[in-house]
Amino acid sequence: MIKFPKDFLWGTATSSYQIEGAVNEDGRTPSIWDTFSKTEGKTYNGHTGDVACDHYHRYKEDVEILKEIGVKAYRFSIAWPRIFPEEGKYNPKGMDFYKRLIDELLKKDIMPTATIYHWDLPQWAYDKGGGWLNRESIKWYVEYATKLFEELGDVIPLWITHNEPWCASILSYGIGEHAPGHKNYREALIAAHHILLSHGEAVKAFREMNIKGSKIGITLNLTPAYPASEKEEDKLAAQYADGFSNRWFLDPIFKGNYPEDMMELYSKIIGEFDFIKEGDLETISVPIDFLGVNYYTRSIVKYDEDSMLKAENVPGPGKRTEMGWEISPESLYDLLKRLDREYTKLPMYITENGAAFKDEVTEDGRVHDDERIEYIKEHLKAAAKFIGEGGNLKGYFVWSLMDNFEWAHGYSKRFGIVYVDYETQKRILKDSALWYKEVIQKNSIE
Ligand SMILES: CO[C@H](O)c1c[n+]2c([nH]1)[C@H](O)[C@@H](O)[C@H](O)[C@H]2CO
Repeated sequence: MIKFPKDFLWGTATSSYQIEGAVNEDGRTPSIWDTFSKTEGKTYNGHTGDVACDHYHRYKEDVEILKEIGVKAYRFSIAWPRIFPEEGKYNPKGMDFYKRLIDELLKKDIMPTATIYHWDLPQWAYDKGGGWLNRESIKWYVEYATKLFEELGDVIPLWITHNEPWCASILSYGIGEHAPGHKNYREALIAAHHILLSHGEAVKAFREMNIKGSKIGITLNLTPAYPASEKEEDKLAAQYADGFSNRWFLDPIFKGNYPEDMMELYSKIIGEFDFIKEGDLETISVPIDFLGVNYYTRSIVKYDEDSMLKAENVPGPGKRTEMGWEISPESLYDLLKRLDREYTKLPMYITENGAAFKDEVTEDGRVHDDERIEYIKEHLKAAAKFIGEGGNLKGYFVWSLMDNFEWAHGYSKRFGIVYVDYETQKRILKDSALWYKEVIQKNSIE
């Protein structure tokens, strides 16, 4: 049996656009994901977050489920377009939803953990110079974050400024798979810079407000990159893949500079880094209280002269999830050890880890998702090994509490430990939820 520390924070995670629905309710205006999902061909079968899991109306039932599972904390995100439906125009009715949600959580003794930005940028912000491409976005974001701190500050013990700046910039402005769907790498790096700057400015605002008992950090998606062979060129490919996925965000936050090798590589593609101003890196690297780590899989790369990153992914030997991601729990251990060795001794939380599998409701009305139990168990073993070696890992949030809108994949991919029948909005605790409940009760895994 593997025991976890006494105060280990067991949780689950969701995000606003993926579960709430009620996209036109109580003053909310469209986000870039409302626009993107309604654009022909952008999401699986044209799926949108219009209804999603109808969490906006069913939040009490969902908090009951959280209580039944026995989580200690629940990570959710706040929809910026509910709080500021127009530039500078605060919407108290939008804030009231989160106050109701938090009240329910606190009544059930569940710690609310809030992500300030999980990709649902207000459309009005995008309409003003491309959203994160516009340096003004920093000012808009700090106004939004400050209002959250004012209204919810001390009832949220863990504040996460951003979920995965890599996805909100590279995937969204560079690769084009996520909203707003641009395919311009210079724009991607500009967006990344402004998102990181907005993080730093929000942390400074948080510090000035001196919010007792609350901590602030950021969540990064980190994908360890391994060379396909011992060949020097494959090792170089892995170095660039690591810079692309990980160091471009870890270095400015923890070292106060962008990685030299990537600056050199990128300068050939995007030209001048004229969007980096005097003092920006000092702001981005202001001290934080914890690091959120989203881990799902690793990458294995070989050298490819023709690709921008000189790296081409090669499939790993492990089993895959429904997303096609290799299952590699040992890479989570490697990642945590590397973060501890090279970046930070601060408390870390695994703010997302989970998997999509082909879930179906069987005759007995249950969902026997043994593969998901296995996935979570193996990653918890990796986490426990790190903790056992003195690693400062303080908690683990399963992605996700419930099946939800999986971005460009719509509702075709199920990550939840709770099954959602989208026709009826019925929730069914999968076997993984019942297993996780026991893990939390015993604070250990077999
Ligand atoms: C490589 O996966 C990324 O780190 C990642 C995976 N995921 C995420 N980021 C997002 O934070 C969630 O909104 C997704 O629903 C979830 C599942 O796809």
